[in-house]
Amino acid sequence: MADPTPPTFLAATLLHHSTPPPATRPHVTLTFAQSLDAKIAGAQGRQLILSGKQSMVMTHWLRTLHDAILVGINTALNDDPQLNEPPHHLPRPVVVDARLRLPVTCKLLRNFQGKTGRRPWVLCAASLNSAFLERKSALEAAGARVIEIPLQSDEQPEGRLPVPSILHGLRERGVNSLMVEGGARIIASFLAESVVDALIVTVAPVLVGEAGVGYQYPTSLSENGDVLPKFKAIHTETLGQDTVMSFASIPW
Ligand SMILES: NC(=O)C1=CN([C@@H]2O[C@H](COP(=O)(O)OP(=O)(O)OC[C@H]3O[C@@H](n4cnc5c(N)ncnc54)[C@H](O)[C@@H]3O)[C@@H](O)[C@H]2O)C=CC1
Ligand SMILES: Nc1nc(O)c(N)c(N[C@@H]2O[C@H](COP(=O)(O)O)[C@@H](O)[C@H]2O)n1
Repeated sequence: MADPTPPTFLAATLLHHSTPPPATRPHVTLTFAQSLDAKIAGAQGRQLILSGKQSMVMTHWLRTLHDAILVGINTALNDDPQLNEPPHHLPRPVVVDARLRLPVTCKLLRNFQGKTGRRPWVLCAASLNSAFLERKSALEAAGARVIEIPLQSDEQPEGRLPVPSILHGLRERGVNSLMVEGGARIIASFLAESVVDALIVTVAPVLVGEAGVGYQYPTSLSENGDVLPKFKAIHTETLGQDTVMSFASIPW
């Protein structure tokens, strides 16, 4: 990153710079890049580089400003991300991976082995299945810390971990600020639980089309059918060709 300091608007958006986190969860920043038609990936989930150089630098600054960065297992499998920005502060990579599908050859583990990334935490559901226990041993041998997240009820959809338990598990392990990068299902889950304190969206001036991947959000209307406001706008910045918008949650 060429600039010696982060873009100034980030400080106004990031709560964790000025207040302690709640007792049961970290401060949560949700951030992602989307097209004009609200797609975050291409057909069949193909990774798209939507952010231009300058907004990508902003995202990399954001990474350095959080204790940990979380992605869903599909993003880890599809994109094989690195989630770091050496030589700056290295955030803790966290993968939400209920059934332990993360490959031991992924870049997150290779970076940890090569000392260019911190030890990845892999959040899963408890299981006594022998194939699961073998995958757990292999991930731990490769350097991952595997953390079992308690399920809240038998109703939990298969493969999904409850967001409040994920956040509680991270907070009790010392994560005070969490950056959530995606993908689509993780974005939807975190928004649905109303646990997003800061939302930073990069909009790239492209149209992906209906085959692209967008995130779904459950309908939430007031009794008279109005859309309920969840965020207030904090700042809009043009970075290269992209528009970066930041929002703070409105307390209920
Ligand atoms: N444009 C951008 O900024 C970004 C785009 N992406 C894109 O997103 C796509 C992946 O998105 P998705 O397929 O939706 O996968 P995802 O990365 O959101 O992972 C979803 C999977 O995580 C597991 N999971 C466990 N607990 C969960 C919970 N509480 N909520 C949701 N998932 C939970 C489930 O197995 C679920 O299928 C990729 O194509 C990737 O390129 C990913 C990150 C950022
Ligand atoms: N900010 C942003 N803009 C895009 O255009 C993107 N495709 C993403 N994707 C996220 O970045 C991860 C890849 O990161 P590394 O450079 O490998 O560290 C990818 O997995 C998504 O989480 N983000």
